[in-house]
Amino acid sequence: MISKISGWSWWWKDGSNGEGEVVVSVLVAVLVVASWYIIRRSRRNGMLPPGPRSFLKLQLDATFANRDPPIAASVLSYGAIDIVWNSNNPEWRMLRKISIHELFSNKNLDSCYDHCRQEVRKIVRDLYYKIDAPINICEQVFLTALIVIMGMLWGGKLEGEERTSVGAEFRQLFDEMVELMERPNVSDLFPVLRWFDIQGIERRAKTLSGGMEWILNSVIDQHMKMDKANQVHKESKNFIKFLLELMEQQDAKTQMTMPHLKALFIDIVGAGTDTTSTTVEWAMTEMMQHPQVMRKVQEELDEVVGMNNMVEESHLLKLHYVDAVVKETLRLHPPAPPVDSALSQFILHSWDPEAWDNPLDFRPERFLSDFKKYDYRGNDYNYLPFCSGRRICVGLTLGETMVKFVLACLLHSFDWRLPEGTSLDFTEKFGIVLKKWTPLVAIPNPRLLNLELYN
Ligand code: HEM
Repeated sequence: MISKISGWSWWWKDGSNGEGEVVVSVLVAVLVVASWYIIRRSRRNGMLPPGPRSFLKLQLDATFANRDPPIAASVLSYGAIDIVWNSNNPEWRMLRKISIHELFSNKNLDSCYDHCRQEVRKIVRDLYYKIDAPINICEQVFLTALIVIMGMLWGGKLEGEERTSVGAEFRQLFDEMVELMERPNVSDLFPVLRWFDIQGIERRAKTLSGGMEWILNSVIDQHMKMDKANQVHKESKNFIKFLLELMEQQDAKTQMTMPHLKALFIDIVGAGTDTTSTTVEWAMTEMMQHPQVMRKVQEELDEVVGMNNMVEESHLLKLHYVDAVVKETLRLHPPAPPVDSALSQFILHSWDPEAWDNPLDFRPERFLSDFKKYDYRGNDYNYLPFCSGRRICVGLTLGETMVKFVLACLLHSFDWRLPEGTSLDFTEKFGIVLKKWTPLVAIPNPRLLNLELYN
């Protein structure tokens, strides 16, 4: 299937030159149309109380309060019919319900954890054979998260070269989609300008959306063919199969359509990959800055897992210090600050000296003494890394488990050091996901005595 997918990147790569000329030539037209628009609107709105012309009204309020998607996000999410950009309406409730009860059901999660374990083992094996090679941690974890999440959605497994090439191409496509959504667009502020698409953002979003559509169609076609040929395992309850069946039922209550299915797919992959990989990357960065924390994590791993075993999912519940490290990482570096007004509250509370002792210090111990007080469910307003209430992350359990599992495996199997002549950088890159400005690159050193374990 992937041979079909590979090489699709020509689809969405184009130049965005010539924007300057467009701006000049379009400006005159904008002024003419804007004047006409203002006159027309002011006549039509004659009954409204006085206020700024709607042409000039900044739409920031709506963006933050109601989750009105920017134009790029709307194009990339089939008109905001997805979970992330949809408002609180029956469509959004349907998608959330399906995600929570079907996609993230306990049975599906169990097979995801199993898949995650296999993928992390592959990474451990690869790293073992790349002795002394500097590793981009975020890239490695991104690939793991992508493969696990795609496996959950699609039911297939990627192997060999396809695994890496699909990972790289997906990453490139997602990075550009996110970058486009983050780019300030004058048409978002002045809707009357949308028609002109002065910066070419909408045009580019449509091209990227076409590229994504092409991949999704390949995945769905492939799935349908396998299903017809009875090649899909009867027991496997992959999500695409479930959604396709739901669409066939034509249930008036659900009204699931193909664009819903695709928008959901993009949401889940998009929301689950960068968040997970960025969290692991920040945790590793903090631990390299605080070697005593890394040592303590490894001591716990040696005690709970032992030097003659590999980390299993069953160990995670006993790894209290690893849990505290992840919590502290998410307090200082929340990868997905909520889009709405909870954003400012969360950021402020995370760094509020009244809520936390020395809030800027990386000190996982603070979560050990009072570990029941702060969970991820959004019960304490000082701590909301997965948001809370109706917008709480639907992938919380999977995200939490993947982060802990990957981190535990990386630290149980290897010691880590920075490449000669480099130093740690803590600069943040603000955006939809709060990433590191400079990726963490580190060199692993095997630490298990039984070398057979690496195979
Ligand atoms: C460390 C990992 C993760 C963190 C910290 C995280 C955090 C968050 C936060 C804060 C939100 C709310 C954003 C907002 O209000 O705009 C959110 C929403 C969401 N997350 Fe996660 N997430 C993580 C992993 C995942 C994973 C693994 C998945 C799926 C596989 C996922 C899927 C989603 C989706 C679909 C939403 C949108 C929910 C809605 O708007 O109703 N997340 N996440």
